[in-house]
Amino acid sequence: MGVTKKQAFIDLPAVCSAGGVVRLPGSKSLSNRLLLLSALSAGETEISGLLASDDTARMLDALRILGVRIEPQGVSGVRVQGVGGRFPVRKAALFLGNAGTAFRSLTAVLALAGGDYTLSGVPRMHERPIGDLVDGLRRLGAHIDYLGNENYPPLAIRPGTVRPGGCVQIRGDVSSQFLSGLLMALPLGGVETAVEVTGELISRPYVEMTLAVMARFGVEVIREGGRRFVVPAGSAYRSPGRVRVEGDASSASYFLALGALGGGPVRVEGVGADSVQGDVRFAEALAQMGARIDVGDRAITARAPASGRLHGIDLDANAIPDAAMTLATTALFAEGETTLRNIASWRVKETDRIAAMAAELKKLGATVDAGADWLRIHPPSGGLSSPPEGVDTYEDHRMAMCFSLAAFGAPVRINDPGCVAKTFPDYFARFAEVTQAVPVIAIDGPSASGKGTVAARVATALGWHYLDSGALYRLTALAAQRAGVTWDDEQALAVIAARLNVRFDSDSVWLAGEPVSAAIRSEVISAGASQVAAWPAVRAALLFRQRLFRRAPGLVTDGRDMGSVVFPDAQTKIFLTARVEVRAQRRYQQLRENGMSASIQPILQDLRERDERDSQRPVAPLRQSEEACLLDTSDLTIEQAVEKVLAWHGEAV
Ligand SMILES: Nc1ncnc2c1ncn2[C@@H]1O[C@H](COP(=O)(O)OP(=O)(O)O)[C@@H](O)[C@H]1O
Ligand SMILES: Nc1ccn([C@H]2C[C@H](O)[C@@H](COP(=O)(O)OP(=O)(O)O)O2)c(=O)n1
Repeated sequence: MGVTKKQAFIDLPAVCSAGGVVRLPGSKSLSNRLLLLSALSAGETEISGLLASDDTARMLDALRILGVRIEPQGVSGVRVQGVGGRFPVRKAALFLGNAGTAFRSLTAVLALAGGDYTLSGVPRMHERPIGDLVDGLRRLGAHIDYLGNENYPPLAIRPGTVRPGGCVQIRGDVSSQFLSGLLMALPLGGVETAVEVTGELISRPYVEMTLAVMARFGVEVIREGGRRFVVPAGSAYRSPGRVRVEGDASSASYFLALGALGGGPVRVEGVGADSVQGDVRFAEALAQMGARIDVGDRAITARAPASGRLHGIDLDANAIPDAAMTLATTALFAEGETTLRNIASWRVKETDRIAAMAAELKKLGATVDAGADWLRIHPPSGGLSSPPEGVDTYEDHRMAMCFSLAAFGAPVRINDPGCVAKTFPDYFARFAEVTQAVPVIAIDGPSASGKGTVAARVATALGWHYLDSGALYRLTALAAQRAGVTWDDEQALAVIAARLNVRFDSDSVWLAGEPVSAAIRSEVISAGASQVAAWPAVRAALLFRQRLFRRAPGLVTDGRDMGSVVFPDAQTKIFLTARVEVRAQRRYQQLRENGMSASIQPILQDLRERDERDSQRPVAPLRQSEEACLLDTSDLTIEQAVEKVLAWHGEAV
């Protein structure tokens, strides 16, 4: 279940459990810090376990443009030839996408580098403030101009008379990346310089990470209390030779939450107790919600509470700003409300994450309250509702990954899933590996072969849900007829299909509140259904609607493309057919039993035409797929056909 960057959406099936092992991708924050300091060092550094993602690609591109030699090494490693504090290229234009870590740290480093540089990013990057960092750097003598709006990127840096030394003040309450960037840049000045944080220092663990990485490269920053940091005279980066990037603790949060929600155990490998990343403390927050957590040196395991259900918490999430987003969607399944406090930094990330999170949680049925720096989530009382238009992700990788957890309550459509490439390109494939989707038995075949009859009985035998997908095409044909839309008007039909107001109960189908079980079975509507079903836009409009029927404990469904298109991951796929004469006879009898007049020949003729049309159409044609078991019911009773399906299903599980 990989995604491409341009993919409009991904539909996640409802998930019933989760368990397994995930080897984490490298930490984004560490990857970019290690790349930068390796580049600035004297000597060569081999970095292994580097994250391959958009954000690290932006840093690699920038360093290469600045004249740093970087060669790939093995699957996820690089060898960096350090430049000893002076980039060979003195004039360059750098594009940094939406990579905040790269943008802030390079701004600081280049401001002290003595060249002509411009730094720009995607439009959202130009809405993320950087004024406090620029102010701090200007106080050191750097020449930095705003090329767009005051206090925001893009920036132009010119050689200035840099006067490091003394004490620089920097605000700590907008982004800790300002302080991190400044600290990483100061050893280039060569003299003792102190940095004093004004305002609260948010996301402190990221600063600790910066200090730990600097120490690894030979620069020991002296702390004086919690707010003053001194970079000693004569500091210079020296390569440690080899460094390994830890697994990404923020990325771990999704899988730990999966373990806590889906039974578990889910074990994430690559981070643990000895991690320098603040987001490992996400595991503590999950434990507060009741999850059973084991933290080893380099792995963390999460399981659901013994009671089965998590409970809401009230948390100051300042230390884990990124991973805390995962708590917001985990809270959908907890008992009671969850409040996340002290998260003002969410507003200046890839998007305004407080607003985005609130809007999308509401779409799922949660009640959400939000303030300038807090968010409160009351889980939906009647179970999750999945919006047919999908969950929006705001070009924010974490929104996409967080909302995958909603699949515990219902199938969920995630729009623009390719945005995960920022930090975790194969996230959805890994998600599929550790989650068990609600099982599906997909029965496809031609008209009157007995699919519906057999599928409904199999569903009853297993206690599963049943979807007669043909009924949705029939309902579309009927609704169109009633609205005066012809069956050849693809776009108008697609609108009708998308807005169908239908309800299925145990033995009736309702359209806009009216019982239509008999009306949709008439021969006229049968012919209309076959016509409307040939339009790609109609099929697209009905796709997610069909997938929404996949609810625990399982789904039995019949149609033409259940196994090939709608539920390609169905555990059991059956192609159910019968000779056309047998099918005509069955349809004839069915119509007679329902009190309709009928004769065999026209039915036979009609079946042949429909077989032809359903199997020749370019989209989702009726065809036996390779994985489907062939079941010819010509000489079987209904009971025998049902038994056969149940037996195949028994073999599949
Ligand atoms: N062996 C059999 N398997 C399935 N249906 C059968 C069988 N023999 C007779 N029938 C009858 O065939 C008719 C058509 O079945 P239906 O489920 O409506 O087909 P479909 O959904 O494939 O169009 C029903 O009246 C059903 O009772
Ligand atoms: N998954 C599906 C289900 C039905 N269709 C089409 C094929 C048929 O012409 C109509 C009606 O389907 P239905 O299964 O109710 O029809 P029959 O009972 O087989 O005659 O819809 C489809 O294209 N794809």
